[in-house]
Amino acid sequence: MAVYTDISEDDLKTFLSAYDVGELTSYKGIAEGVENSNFLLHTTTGAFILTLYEKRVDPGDLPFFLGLMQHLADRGLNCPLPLARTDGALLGTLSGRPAAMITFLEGMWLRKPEAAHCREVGRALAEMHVAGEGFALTRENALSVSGWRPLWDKAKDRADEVQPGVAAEIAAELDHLEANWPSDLPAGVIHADLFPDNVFFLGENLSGVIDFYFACNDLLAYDVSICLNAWCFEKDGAFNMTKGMALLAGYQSVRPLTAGEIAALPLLARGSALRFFLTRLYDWLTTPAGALVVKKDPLEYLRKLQFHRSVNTALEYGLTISEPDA
Ligand SMILES: Nc1ncnc2c1ncn2[C@@H]1O[C@H](COP(=O)(O)OP(=O)(O)O)[C@@H](O)[C@H]1O
Ligand SMILES: N[C@@H](CCOP(=O)(O)O)C(=O)O
Repeated sequence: MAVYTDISEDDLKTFLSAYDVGELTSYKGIAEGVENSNFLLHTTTGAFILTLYEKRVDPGDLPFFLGLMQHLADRGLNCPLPLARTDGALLGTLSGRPAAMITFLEGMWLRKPEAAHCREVGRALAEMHVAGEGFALTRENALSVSGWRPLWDKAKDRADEVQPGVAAEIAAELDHLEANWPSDLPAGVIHADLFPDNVFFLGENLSGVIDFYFACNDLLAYDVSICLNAWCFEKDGAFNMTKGMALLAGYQSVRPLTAGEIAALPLLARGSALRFFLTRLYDWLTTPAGALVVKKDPLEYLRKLQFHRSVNTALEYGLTISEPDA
């Protein structure tokens, strides 16, 4: 459960008095997520999500995240909308944290996504990339190639605690990625964390995308590689090419990948596997024992990284060259 900061009923009622949402009828911490503290609120006017922004969120980035949700929703993407307070502000303070209210999205995230879901996710990712064009604000990706070494430096001395030999392997990988990372591929607004727990389905249909708190400007194909990592591996660690094919076909039905993006995909997938390995490793080593959060296994991402090192071309992910849907 990700609730790092507790809230008292009195403080919550004072916080809510700045919004036009009626009277509080119930609230509870949400047993999902790892980054921020989230609460499901019911008031006399409906259900809402209250988020208290925690350690990895720079308050200066909140206008980007909240503005992006508005921009994407205006362009037809189903994502939460931030609620404005009666004074017009989108942000308040609760329990000493920056806090926002967002609309509640119906749907469930899938514990066992199938290839058909991967296709929907690929399509939604491309739709988001297209809809992100024209968003006025920008945010550098703090967790792209230039951010990995500082993170690694904080964790490397204890990395072998999770598995002997990891420190040397990651040091070599980081050198390779820093030396070969592409910079000339199409860029735009990316979600940067489109994992199954951030995509809701109602039945077979994708009903919404949440959690834009890693969103930033970066290479669009890097976002595709994040989804390959997050959606197309089985629990036993095997890459599922049918899912990869579906995800890439869904993406290309909206936005065909360029030749340069296709060529770079195995390297980008190594990079995105390293990125999630590093944040998970750091959290694994630093999250206090009593925190109400389920820590994620860094080694899952080491194994994915090792798989991508064996990939020569994007055809091994199931890539087919397809035309946009009519
Ligand atoms: N707008 C929303 N509508 C419905 N549920 C939501 C919404 N936002 C968050 N949640 C719930 O809260 C959980 C954690 O949210 P998330 O934004 O992923 O947190 P974190 O940033 O801490 O990872 C989600 O898995 C979901 O159950
Ligand atoms: N998706 C990341 C962790 C961030 O998770 P979220 O709950 O904010 O989506 C991982 O799996 O390491």
